[in-house]
Amino acid sequence: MSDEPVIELRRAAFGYEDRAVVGDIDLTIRRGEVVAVLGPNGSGKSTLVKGLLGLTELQAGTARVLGNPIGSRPARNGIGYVPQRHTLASAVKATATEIVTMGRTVRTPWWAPWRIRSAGNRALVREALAVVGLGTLTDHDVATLSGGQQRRVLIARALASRPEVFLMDEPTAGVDRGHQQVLVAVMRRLVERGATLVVVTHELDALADLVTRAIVVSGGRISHDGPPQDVAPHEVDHIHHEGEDARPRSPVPTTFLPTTGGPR
Ligand SMILES: Nc1ncnc2c1ncn2[C@@H]1O[C@H](COP(=O)(O)OP(=O)(O)OP(=O)(O)O)[C@@H](O)[C@H]1O
Repeated sequence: MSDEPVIELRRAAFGYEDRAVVGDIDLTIRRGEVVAVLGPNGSGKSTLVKGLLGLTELQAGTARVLGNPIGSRPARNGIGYVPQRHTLASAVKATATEIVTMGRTVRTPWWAPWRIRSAGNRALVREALAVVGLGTLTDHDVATLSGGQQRRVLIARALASRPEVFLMDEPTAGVDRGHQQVLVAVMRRLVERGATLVVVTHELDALADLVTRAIVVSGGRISHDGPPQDVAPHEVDHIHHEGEDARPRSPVPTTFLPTTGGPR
C-alpha cells in the first residue's frame, strides 16, 4: 500500500433524482488497499459504488477518483467495474469474447475503433477469459452460460481494461467455491501488482485473507471503518432500511407449512 489516495470522498452524498440514499461519506482509499464494503440489503452499498463511477448522482460534497472528478473520463477509465447484476450479459446477444472485448473500449482511440480487434487485444481478451477459468467457453453466447459463469465473464471484462482500481459488486455471489478460490488468487495478484480493490460483499469469509479494511454501510451512513476483524456481526446482519419491515415475521405462519390444510 502507498500513501497515494485513489478515492477521496468528502461529505459526499449519492442518490437518485432528489433522494439521497447515502450521505455524509468521508472516505480516503489509498493505492493497494483491499476494502470490503459490507452492510445489510438496501443500506446503500451499490449506490455508493455506482457513485464512484458517476452512475448515481453526487448530491453533496466532493468526490475524486485518481485525482479526477468522479464521472470524468480519466476517472472512469481508471476503474474496472464488475456490476452486481449481469443484466448486460443476459440482455445482449453476444459471446463471452465480445463482452470481454468491450473492456478494451476505454483503451481504444475514438478515431481508430477498429483497433479494438487488434491481435494484442485479442490475445489479452483470451488471457482474461482463461484466467477466470472460461478459456473453453470463449465463443459461447453469454445468455447460455450459468449465472456464476456470467459473473466471471464480467470479471474478465474488468481485467481486460487493465484498470488501476477495481470496483466489484458481489463478485463471488453465485460463484462456486472452487472458482471463488481462483478469483481470490487473481485478486491477490492484482493487488501485488499495485491495483486497489473495493469489493461489495455479503461473503467476507471468501475474501478474508485478502481484505485489509472493512467499511460497513448502514442506513445510508458509514457506521464502521477499520480492520475487518473488528466488524460486529450485528452491524452487518441487522435488517435496517427504509420501507422494509424492521423484522421479518417469525415464526413462519402455519399457512405456509406443508402439513397444514388450507388452499394449495
Ligand atoms: N435506480 C434506483 N432508483 C431509485 N432508488 C434506488 C435505485 N437503486 C436503488 N435504489 C434504492 O436505494 C436504496 C439502497 O439500494 P442499494 O442497491 O444501494 O443497496 P445495497 O446496500 O447495495 O443492497 P443489496 O445488499 O441488497 O445489494 C434502496 O432503498 C433502493 O430501493
